[in-house]
Amino acid sequence: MLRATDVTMSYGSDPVFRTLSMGVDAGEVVAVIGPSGVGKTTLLRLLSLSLEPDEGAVTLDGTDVWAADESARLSLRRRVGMVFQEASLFDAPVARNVEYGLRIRRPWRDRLRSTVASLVGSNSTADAVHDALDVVGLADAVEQDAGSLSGGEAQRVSFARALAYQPDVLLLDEPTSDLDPRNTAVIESAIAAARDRGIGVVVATHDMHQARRVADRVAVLLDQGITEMAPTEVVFENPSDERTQKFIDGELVY
Ligand SMILES: Nc1ncnc2c1ncn2[C@@H]1O[C@H](COP(=O)(O)OP(=O)(O)OP(=O)(O)O)[C@@H](O)[C@H]1O
Repeated sequence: MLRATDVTMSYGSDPVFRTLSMGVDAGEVVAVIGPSGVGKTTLLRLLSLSLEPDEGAVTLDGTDVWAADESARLSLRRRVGMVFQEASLFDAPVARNVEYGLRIRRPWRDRLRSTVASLVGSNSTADAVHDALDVVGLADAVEQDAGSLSGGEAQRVSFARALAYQPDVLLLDEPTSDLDPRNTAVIESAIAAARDRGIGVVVATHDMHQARRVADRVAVLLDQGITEMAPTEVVFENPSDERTQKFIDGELVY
C-alpha cells in the first residue's frame, strides 16, 4: 500500500539512504530496526509524505506522491498518521486532544458532515474518540485534563489521537522508549488492534524484543539501506544477510 522505492536521501552532503526500498501493506505490522542514527526517523518522515526524497519514489496505493500536485499530496498525507517518541498534548481535556486529530486530518467536507451529524443528534466524533480511547484503555479519562496524565498515559492518548481518524497507515517512532512495561504492553496491544482494523503499521524501534513481539515483518536498516526485510521469524532465526545476523547477535558495534 505505502512504498518507498529506490529512495536516495541526504542531509546536505551527508547521505542517509542509497536506493532504499521497503513498504507496508494493509493490515500488517512492519518493524524497522537498526542502530541509533542510522535513519529510522528519516525513513518515517519519508513514509509520512512530509520529506521529499532526493531520488526514487514514494507511492501510496500506486500514486507517486511527489509527482502528484499539492492538493492531491495533501489528501494522500491525510491517510497517514504518526505517533512520535514524546507525546505532545495540549492543556485541555483528553477528549479534546483526541478530537483534534480528527479535526485537522479530515477533509473539510467530512468535518462539515460530522458537524451537521452532531447537530441532528448522531455524534460520530464522540463515538470515534471514545472508541480510540477504549483501545488504549483510557475510555474513562475522556474528561480528565491532559496536563494531569502520566507520561505513559499521555503517550496512550497520542496513540488514540492518531487512531481516531482511521488512517490507512500508522507510523510510530520509538513509541515506547520512555515507557514502563505496563504502558508499553498497552501500546503494543493497541498496535495489534490497529492492524486488526486493516491499518498498515510501521514501528521504528531500537528494541529488538519489541520488534519480535509486535511485527509481522521486520526491516533491518543498516549501512544506508535495508539489508533485509522478511517475516519476523526469518529475520531473527534465519537471516540471509550476514550484517543482519551480526546486528541481531549484538556483534555489530556502531
Ligand atoms: N534535519 C537534519 N539535518 C541534518 N542531519 C540530520 C537531520 N535529521 C537527521 N540527521 C542526521 O541523519 C542521520 C539519521 O538520523 P535519524 O534521526 O533519521 O536516525 P535514527 O535512526 O532515527 O536515530 P535515533 O535512533 O538515534 O533516533 C543522523 O546522522 C542524523 O544526525
